Amino acid sequence: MATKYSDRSIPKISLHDYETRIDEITRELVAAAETDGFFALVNHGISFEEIEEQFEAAARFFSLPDEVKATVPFSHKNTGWEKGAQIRPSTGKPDQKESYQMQFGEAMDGMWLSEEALPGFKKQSLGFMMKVQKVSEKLMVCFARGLGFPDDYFVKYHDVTKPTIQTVLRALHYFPLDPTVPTPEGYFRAGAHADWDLLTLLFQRPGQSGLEICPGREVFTAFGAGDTWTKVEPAAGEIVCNIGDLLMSWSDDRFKSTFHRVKTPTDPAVDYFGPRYSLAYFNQPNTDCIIQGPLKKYPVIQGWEFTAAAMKRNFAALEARKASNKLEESKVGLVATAF
Ligand SMILES: O=C(O)CCC(=O)C(=O)O
Ligand SMILES: [Fe+2]
Repeated sequence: MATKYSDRSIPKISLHDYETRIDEITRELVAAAETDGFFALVNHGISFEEIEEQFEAAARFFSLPDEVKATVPFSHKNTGWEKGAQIRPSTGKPDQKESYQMQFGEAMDGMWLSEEALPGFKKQSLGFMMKVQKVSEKLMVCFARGLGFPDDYFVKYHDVTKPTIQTVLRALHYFPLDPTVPTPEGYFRAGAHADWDLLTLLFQRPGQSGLEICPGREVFTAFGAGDTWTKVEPAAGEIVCNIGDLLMSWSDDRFKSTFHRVKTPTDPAVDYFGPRYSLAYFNQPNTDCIIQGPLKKYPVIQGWEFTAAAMKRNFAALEARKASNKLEESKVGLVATAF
């Protein structure tokens, strides 16, 4: 079935003069969260050069031999490297990509490559993560206000100085494809999914297109297959943000966690076939934090439980998919990642 597209755009929100404009910014963020679930941030304080530095670091990581990257393999702690191993319940097929997940806390013990293997990478990445954290915290204050919580409510439950923090920076690398060789049906660079964090901040590189979203939970079929999609073209220096399942539930479903995917290029006339690099920053709570929306729509749940439940749901959906697909498990290693 051909994909249906609508050429609506996502709201663009500027963070300039944050302190004096906070009420206006809050209104814009809340409106975006209640409708599209996606928005693009500009004037956020991270320069294009700083973003490029992290992309260059990520490219250095991915250019290492697989045997070296395999010394920091993806694990149940939601850190580390995988290649062609993430199967989305929406597709039942592995994403055509490799990714490396970094964290601030104890989950990252032993998961950095040595200085000899990748000089300066850890310092660069942690420095960049801290800059993205600061932008995230500005958004958290606004969303807390929007929901009638104290200003520091979300910030204190996403405290990256505590070892219990689950926040992730995921570097992604989608492989270049040969336009003359058609990709078999059903494969995506990243299959349709909603993120299950509080809030995702995504960095893309100009020209490396492919991201598509299904705004505002308009989706009516499971995992977004067959609905109307909107392309989000990369723009230099912009951060594309989306609400995750955690903030949807923490807001009693007022803010929308939206399905998105990265399409496999199929049409040489319009699609980009080169390599795509992206950086996704997933704001995840401290394991011991207490989660409940202002209307108490859902029972109280702790930070670690929310993550565990999300992983379990993904596994269950994957199992159902495998049963209906008769997926050949022997051909690929199964990995459930957190996003
Ligand atoms: O690479 C992208 O643009 C999207 C990645 C993504 O959605 C994810 O990793 O959750
Ligand atoms: Fe995502």
